[in-house]
Amino acid sequence: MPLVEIMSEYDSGDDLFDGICTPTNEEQQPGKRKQSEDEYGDYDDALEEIASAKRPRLDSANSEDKSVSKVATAILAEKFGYESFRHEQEGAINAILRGDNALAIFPTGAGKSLCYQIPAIAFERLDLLDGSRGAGQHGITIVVSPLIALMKDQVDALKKRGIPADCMDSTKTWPEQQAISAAMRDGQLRILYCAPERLNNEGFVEIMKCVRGGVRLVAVDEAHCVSEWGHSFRPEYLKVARFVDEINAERVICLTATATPKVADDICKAFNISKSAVFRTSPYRPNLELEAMAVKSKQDKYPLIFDFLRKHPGPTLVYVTQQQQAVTMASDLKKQKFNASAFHAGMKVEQKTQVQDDFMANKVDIVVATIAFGMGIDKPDIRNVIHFDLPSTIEEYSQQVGRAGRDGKPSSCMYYMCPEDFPLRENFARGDLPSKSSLHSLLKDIFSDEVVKLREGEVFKMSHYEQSREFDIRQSPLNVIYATLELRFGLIRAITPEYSEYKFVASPTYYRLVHTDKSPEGAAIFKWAKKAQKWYKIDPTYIASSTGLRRMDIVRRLQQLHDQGALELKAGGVEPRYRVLKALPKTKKAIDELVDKVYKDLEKKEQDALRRMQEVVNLMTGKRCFASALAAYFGMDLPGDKQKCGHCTFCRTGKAVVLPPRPPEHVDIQKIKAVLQACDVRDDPRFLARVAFGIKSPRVTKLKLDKSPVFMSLSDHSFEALMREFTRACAGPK
Ligand SMILES: Nc1ncnc2c1ncn2[C@@H]1O[C@H](COP(=O)(O)OP(=O)(O)OP(=O)(O)O)[C@@H](O)[C@H]1O
Repeated sequence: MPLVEIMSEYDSGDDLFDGICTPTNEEQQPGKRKQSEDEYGDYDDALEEIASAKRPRLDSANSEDKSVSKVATAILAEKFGYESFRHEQEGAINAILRGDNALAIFPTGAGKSLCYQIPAIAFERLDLLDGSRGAGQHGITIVVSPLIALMKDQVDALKKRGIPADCMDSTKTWPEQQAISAAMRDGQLRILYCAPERLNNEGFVEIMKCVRGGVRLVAVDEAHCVSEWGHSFRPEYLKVARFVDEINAERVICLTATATPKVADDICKAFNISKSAVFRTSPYRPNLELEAMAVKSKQDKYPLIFDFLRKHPGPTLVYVTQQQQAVTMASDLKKQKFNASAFHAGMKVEQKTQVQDDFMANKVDIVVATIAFGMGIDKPDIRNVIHFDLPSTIEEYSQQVGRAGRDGKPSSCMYYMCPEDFPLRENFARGDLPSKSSLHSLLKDIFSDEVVKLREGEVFKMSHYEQSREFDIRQSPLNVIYATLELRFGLIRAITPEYSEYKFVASPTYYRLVHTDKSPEGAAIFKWAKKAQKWYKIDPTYIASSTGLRRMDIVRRLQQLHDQGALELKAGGVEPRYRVLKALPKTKKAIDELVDKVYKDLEKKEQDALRRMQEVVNLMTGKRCFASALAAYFGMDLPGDKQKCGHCTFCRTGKAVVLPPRPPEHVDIQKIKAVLQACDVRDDPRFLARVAFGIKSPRVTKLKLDKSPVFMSLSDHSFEALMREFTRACAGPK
């Protein structure tokens, strides 16, 4: 029975691997990262620094290329039942088996997984061929992927094919974790999947340094997240590069469906990949008709969509931005006698599974979905993809249209665009930038008097949840800020997080065990657990400090009791912990400087998001074939040096799509006054602008302003104009 977490799906791990295995000498950790000399270098420096640490190229697969190819092809047939490799798969696999680092940029569904699954199996065979390693010494492949649900599917599929694979995530029971560790120690496991958050677990990193036979390959899925230029930059990904280094992995393969030339460069830099080991498959799909039509208002889109669907039967995805929109649009379609269902992340798991299954089985024709739909969906005969709203980036557009026509048959992709699409997108793009004063208060809170007194190596805890609420900063930028302090400034390092709350319901076995459990941890649990009505509450940190026992042993005993059915344990309140790496900023000047630098980064991210949205519009309204513009964005041409696809809107009409002009800029002073009346905040113009524009934030929710009629009352205004007005209002008398 997996341990239930109260608050989040955070892949904490708590103490999962702590103390299982530690390297015994320096040689076992040759990849240890040196600290940056330049305290304030930018991410580029971080990328270079991580990549520059020398990684040994242990060319244990030093067989001839021919035998490498033979082994790979044999595994493809035996284990996966396919006759030949697709596109660039073979090149990428051979590079890996030769001992190189590689980057595979293949569109969705092109077969990236085999690029690491085949090497993971091939190492053993090649080792035996060249006699370089004995039994059990073949090491493992680690796959770092942010998509926990997909990892589980992949593990199940691999196990069915007789390939020893597993996945280390927070739903694993204690015995399951131990079984995985034992399999790694014995050299039995070939592939281990984990989420990037797992790499914050120090015990996990330690065990990976001394896995039997070593880590032969690290596969980094969704590798574009490592790049600031990528559409979904996740600073956590820079930790993957550091991890590869620290565990001294033999080689790396990075995989992504979408990488512009700049993003590819960043990935290569971070993971030390040479240009010759970049394998790219064109995203161009000759059977897709890329179309766009401009209309005046959102309302105008409905009859057009109904008409389109009548003329283009077949499985269809309609992408919208908001969850509520998915529900209303599905219901509108049903009223028009279409067989449609909604799909969004807010639905219950069973409902989502049902919609997916029905769509796969052709029991539902149309799914109206948010971005949440599509990952891992491999339906070959999707005939249409309709965009009701503006996609946030060209990458997102490309991935979503890429779900159509995988069977190679003609398929239509239509975007109905109008000026009303912009505020919604802008809302998302602007939601993450906190006000500068919020950032200032946050950094003062992180580097409090108590924390700055800590010496190098000492550890402190911070509640992201509390900080997000107190300083009005969303979780995602908060994570970016912490990662910046870690990776760019080298001040702190995230380590294994802890749960702050444990509670349990006791079963009769628990009471029987009270009298027989002689372990000090068991005795401490029985003594210190406090019963409320139904639940016992227990604080392992407090018990540890009062008894001298180790916190992790107490938590482990709790988990064992849970696994034995003696109690039903729930853990919650993930508390990230950080180790101090160097002297922390103490003075006002030092904090101010840090605030300036971090804020500049955050502002740039906002501008990037706005620019990316505009790029989608440019592609659709440009005087160029859509398919060739799309390929060019990813640094490629159409095949055979063609300039035109021949069937996109531009190719068919020879004219650019013209978007009706946005309404002229005006400021509704009455509405501005209404916002100022509804909320008495005068210390933060950005906050007021957000309320008026309709952007939620922790403070907006706390003050219940999202329920107020003024919320979103000025969403048709430009955000800059709102900022100007509210800055003036905040500066003047109340
Ligand atoms: N050489 C091949 N021959 C035939 N089928 C293949 C081959 N390689 C992969 N496939 C199949 O193609 C499908 C898609 O593969 P996979 O899931 O690896 O794609 P992907 O590139 O990872 O896509 P995504 O970006 O959606 O994760 C799978 O069913 C896989 O088994």
